[in-house]
Amino acid sequence: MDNRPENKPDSAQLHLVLISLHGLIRGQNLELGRDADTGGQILYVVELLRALAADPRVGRVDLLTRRIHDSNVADDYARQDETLPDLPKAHIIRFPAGPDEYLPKEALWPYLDGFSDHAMEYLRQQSPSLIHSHYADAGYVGMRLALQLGVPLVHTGHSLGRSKRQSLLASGESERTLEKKYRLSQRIRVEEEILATASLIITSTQDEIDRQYGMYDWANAERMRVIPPGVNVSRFEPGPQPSPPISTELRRFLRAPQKPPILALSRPDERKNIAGLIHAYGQNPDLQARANLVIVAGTREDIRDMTAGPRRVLTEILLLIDRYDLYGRAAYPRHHRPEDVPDLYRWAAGLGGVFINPALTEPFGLTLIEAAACGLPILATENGGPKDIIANCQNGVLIDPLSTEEIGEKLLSMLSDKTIWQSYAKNGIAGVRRYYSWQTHVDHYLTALDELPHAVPQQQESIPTGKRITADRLLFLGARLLDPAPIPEQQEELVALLHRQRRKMAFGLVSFRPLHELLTLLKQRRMNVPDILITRGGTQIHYGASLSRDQGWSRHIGVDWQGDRVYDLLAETPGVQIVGRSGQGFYAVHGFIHDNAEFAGLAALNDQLRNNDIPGRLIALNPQEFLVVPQRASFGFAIRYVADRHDIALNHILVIGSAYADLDLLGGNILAAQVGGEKDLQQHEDIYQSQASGLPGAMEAITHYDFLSNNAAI
Ligand SMILES: O=c1ccn([C@@H]2O[C@H](COP(=O)(O)OP(=O)(O)O[C@H]3O[C@H](CO)[C@@H](O)[C@H](O)[C@H]3O)[C@@H](O)[C@H]2O)c(=O)[nH]1
Ligand SMILES: O=P(O)(O)OC[C@H]1O[C@](O)(CO)[C@@H](O)[C@@H]1O
Repeated sequence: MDNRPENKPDSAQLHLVLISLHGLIRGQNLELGRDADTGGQILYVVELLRALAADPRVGRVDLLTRRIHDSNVADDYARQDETLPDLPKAHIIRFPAGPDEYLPKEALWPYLDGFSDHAMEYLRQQSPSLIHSHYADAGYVGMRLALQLGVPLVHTGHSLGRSKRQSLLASGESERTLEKKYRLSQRIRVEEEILATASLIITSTQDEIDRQYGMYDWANAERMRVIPPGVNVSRFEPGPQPSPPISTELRRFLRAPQKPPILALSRPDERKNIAGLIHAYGQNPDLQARANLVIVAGTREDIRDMTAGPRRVLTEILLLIDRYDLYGRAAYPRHHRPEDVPDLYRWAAGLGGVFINPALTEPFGLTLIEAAACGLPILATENGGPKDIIANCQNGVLIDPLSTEEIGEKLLSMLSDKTIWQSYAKNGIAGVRRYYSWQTHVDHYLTALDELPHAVPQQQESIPTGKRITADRLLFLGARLLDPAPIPEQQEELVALLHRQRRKMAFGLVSFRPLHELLTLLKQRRMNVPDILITRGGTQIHYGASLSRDQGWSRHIGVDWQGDRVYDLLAETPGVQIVGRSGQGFYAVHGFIHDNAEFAGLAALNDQLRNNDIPGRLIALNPQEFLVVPQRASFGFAIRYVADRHDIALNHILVIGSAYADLDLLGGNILAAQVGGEKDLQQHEDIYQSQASGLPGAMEAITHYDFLSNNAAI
C-alpha cells in the first residue's frame, strides 16, 4: 500500500485518525443489526467520519479498521483504502489483524499488536494531529499508535466492560460465565489503561462520566467531555407512513395489525434484555389486548448458524413467544433493510405506538434519538444514557429493566393517554434537533481538540552516516540469555555466527539493567559490544562500540515524563528501597521491594501513580524488583523506533526472549521466539517456543525462521 495519502492536508488543516476495529464497517449501506458487533458504534463512527470530512477545518480523516476477507461477508470489507464517493477527504483504511475471516470482537485481542504495526507503517509517513479510538480494542491500538507517534489520544468507549459486567451480574449471570463469554477482565484492564493514557475522553452523556466511568479506578472527569452524537434528520424525520414495505412483512405475524405497536429494535445481544420485554408483555393481558409487540433484533437467515450470543437471544425470543402464546400479537421479522428502520419508527408513530429500549444498561441509545426524530414516544432503561436523553427531550419515561410489572404498567399507561403521547411525540421531534446534531458535535469536537496538549511528534533527525545500520536484518537477544554464563561452546557458536553474518545481520541486546551493567557482563563474557544496546527497560538506545546514544529516542520518551515525582513517590512507598538519583536512570526509576509485608503491591503502586496523575509505565522485573519508565518507553517501542530510523522492516527483525520475556517484547509483526524454560507465554501462535533453553534455544529459533538465508521469506 502506498504509505502517503494522495491528498495530504495542508499544515493548517487537521489530519484526524479514527480507529474502530470490530464489526462490519463501510461507507454506506451499513449492515446494522447483522450481528452482535455491528450496531450503534458502527453508525456513530461512520457518521462522525462524514461530519468531520465535510468540515473545512479538517484536511483528511482516516477511519482505520480491520480488513476482512470472508466469503460470508461482502467484498467491501476487504478493500484497503475506501474513499467515500461524496467526501474525498474521508477514507476507510483497512489493515489485517490476525486471520482473514470475520471474527467476533472478543477474539481480536491477540491480533491487536500486529494491527498496530501495520497501522504504524502507514501513519509514520504522515503527521496525524491525533488518534481517536472507539471501544476498548481500538483504544488498545490507539495507545500504541499515539505513544509511538507522540500525538494525543482521544477515546470514546461506546460501551464499558464494568457497566456490562455489573448489569449482567444483576440479571443473574455468573462471573465465570461472563468471563468465558466476553473476556471482561482483560477488556476492563485495557479500559483502565486507556483512561490513564488518553488526553480526552468523549462521552455521549453526563451519566457516562458520573456513573459508568465512575466505576473505573483511573477515570479523571477533568479529561472528559460530553459531546452527544447527532442523528441524521434527513433519514429520521416524522411523517405519515401507513403501509411501508416492512409493514407487509409485519402483517404476516399480526392478527390485528392496526393496533398500536410496542416497538423494540436492537442488536440480538443479551444486554438488550429483549426477553425481559417479552415477559412484561406476556404477563399483562390488558397490554396484549391494547397493543401488538414488534421485535426487530437484527437480521437472520438460520438461527442455528449464528454466533453463540445472538443464537441464545433469538432462541429465547422464540421460546418466550411460544411460552406466552403471543402468536398473532407479536411480530419478529427475520430481515429488514436500512431504509426500513425510519419507516418502522414512523409506521409505529402513525398507529399511536411507542418505542422501548428495555436494556439492562444502555451507555447512550441511538435508537432512542432516532425514534424521537420520527415522532415516536419512548420508554427506556433507567440505567445509563437514556436518562440524559429523556431529561433533554422530555419525550418519554424511564423504566427499571428488571421490573417486569413496572414495564407492563408504564407501557399501558403511555399507550392509553393520548395527551401525554402527543406531548412526548412533539417534544421528541424538537428535542432531537436541539440536542443531537452532528454539526454541533463537530463544532464542540474541534473546540475540545484545540485544548489538547499539542502533538510533540517524534523528531526524525538524520543519522550520522557512520551510525546508520547497513544490514538488512536485526537479531535481538534478551540479555538474560547471557546470564548466567552460557556453556563456552554454545557462546562461541553464537559469536562465530554473528561474526560470519555481520554484514547482513546487525545484532542487539535488550536488558532491564543499566548500560554499565550490561557492558560489564559483555566484558565478563569477552564479547564485543553489539550494534545496538537497548537498556533500562527500553529507555536507552546506544549504538556500537562508540556507544553513541540515540538522543531522538530520549527526547521522544521524555515528553511529559516527571522523573522527580516518580522518585519522590517511590522514596516514600512503604516496603520499597530505591538507590540514590545518581544510580537511577534519567528515564527509569528502579525500585527494590525489601519488605513484602509492608509493600502494598504493584497494582496499588500503579494506582498511586495514576491517582497522583504521574504518567509512567510500571514494569515488574522479578518478584523483588521493578522499574517505572515513561509511557512512551518499552522494549517493543524502542525496537520499532530503531527499525524505523534505520529503515528495517519489522519482519526482518528476530527477537528472542528469555523464559521471562513478555508480549511487549515479542508481540506484533516482528519475528519472535521464546527459549524453552519455566514460564512460556500463553501459547501465542506467532511466537516460536524453542524446545531448548538458553543459547541453544536461540540458535533453534534462528533456524526455525531460516533467518539467515538470503531469500528467507522473512
Ligand atoms: O436490527 C437492527 C438493530 C440495530 N440497528 C441500528 O443500530 C444502531 C444501534 O445503536 P444503539 O441503539 O445505540 O445500540 P448499540 O448497537 O448497543 O450501540 C453502542 O454504541 C452506541 C453509540 O455509541 C451507543 O449509543 C450504545 O449505547 C452502545 O451500546 C441504531 O442506529 C439502530 O437503528 C439496526 O439498524 N437494525
Ligand atoms: O455490549 P458490549 O459487548 O459492550 O458491545 C457493544 C457493541 O455494540 C456496538 O455498538 C456494535 O457496533 C459496539 O459498541 C459493540 O460491538
